[in-house]
Amino acid sequence: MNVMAVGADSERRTDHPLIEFDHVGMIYQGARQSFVAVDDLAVAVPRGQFCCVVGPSGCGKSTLLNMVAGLLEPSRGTVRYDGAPVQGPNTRVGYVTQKDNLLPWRSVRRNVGLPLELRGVGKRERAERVDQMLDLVGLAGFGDAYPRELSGGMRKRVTLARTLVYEPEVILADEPFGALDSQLRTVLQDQLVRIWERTRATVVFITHDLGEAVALGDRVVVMSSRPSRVVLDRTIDIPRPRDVFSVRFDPRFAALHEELWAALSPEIEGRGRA
Ligand SMILES: Nc1ncnc2c1ncn2[C@@H]1O[C@H](COP(=O)(O)OP(=O)(O)OP(=O)(O)O)[C@@H](O)[C@H]1O
Repeated sequence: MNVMAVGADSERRTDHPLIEFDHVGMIYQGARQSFVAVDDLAVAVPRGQFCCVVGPSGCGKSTLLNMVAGLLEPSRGTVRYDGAPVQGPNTRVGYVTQKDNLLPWRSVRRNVGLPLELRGVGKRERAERVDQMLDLVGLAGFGDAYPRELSGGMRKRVTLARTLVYEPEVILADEPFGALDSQLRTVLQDQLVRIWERTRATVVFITHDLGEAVALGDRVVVMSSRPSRVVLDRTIDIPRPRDVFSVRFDPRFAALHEELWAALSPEIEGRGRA
């Protein structure tokens, strides 16, 4: 397998962004003709940042995550990870994809434990960490169930647990809470923020929910409709530690939400541009 070459020295370098889209473009071949999905995107995500990305459906958000994960090569420009161009699967990132890709023949416990198994973590520690994670995502008691026995939202939570369990340095999350009801969503947002405040992983988090982006992020990048570019790049200056339950009552929350909506709404099909 073509595994990304990132040397030990680069682990210590902190003078460059951990993730960098350097004038990246993506052209896809459609049924009849090719089209530009992403146009000249220049965004850098520093180490330890919680960066949320919002944008209209189909603007290329998943495409960007796939590039960081090394599953897709840009048509133009370069995607750099820790200073080096991404070439092939990037094993340093944990990816919560939009579709869950759980292994149907493994129980929930053995799905969540898989990344630890691959890293040679012993059975006992593995069991402890998996149980702790299942508890965090509200699935204690479902460890012996199989993916086919779970609802869509539960499968999504198993996928999240499988990524968080090994504490990767980067978490790429593609609408991880999209399928959940609003109460559970808030609980999981809260868990994620707590885990993040402890580990300070770098997070690129895609969501359609502006409130979620403001509640969770250090920064929100708003993308345009296709061919996509950045229409707003906003620092979220609400202090941490944040409580996702009460952050919505912070006066800055409403102002930021409004500013993001003003940038995003003209990009949504059917609303027309101002
Ligand atoms: N492999 C592919 N071949 C052709 N077109 C593709 C391919 N993958 C994605 N596209 C198209 O590129 C555009 C961007 O897709 P992408 O999934 O990145 O968007 P997105 O912003 O994540 O969408 P959503 O918010 O709906 O999940 C879409 O129009 C999609 O149909």
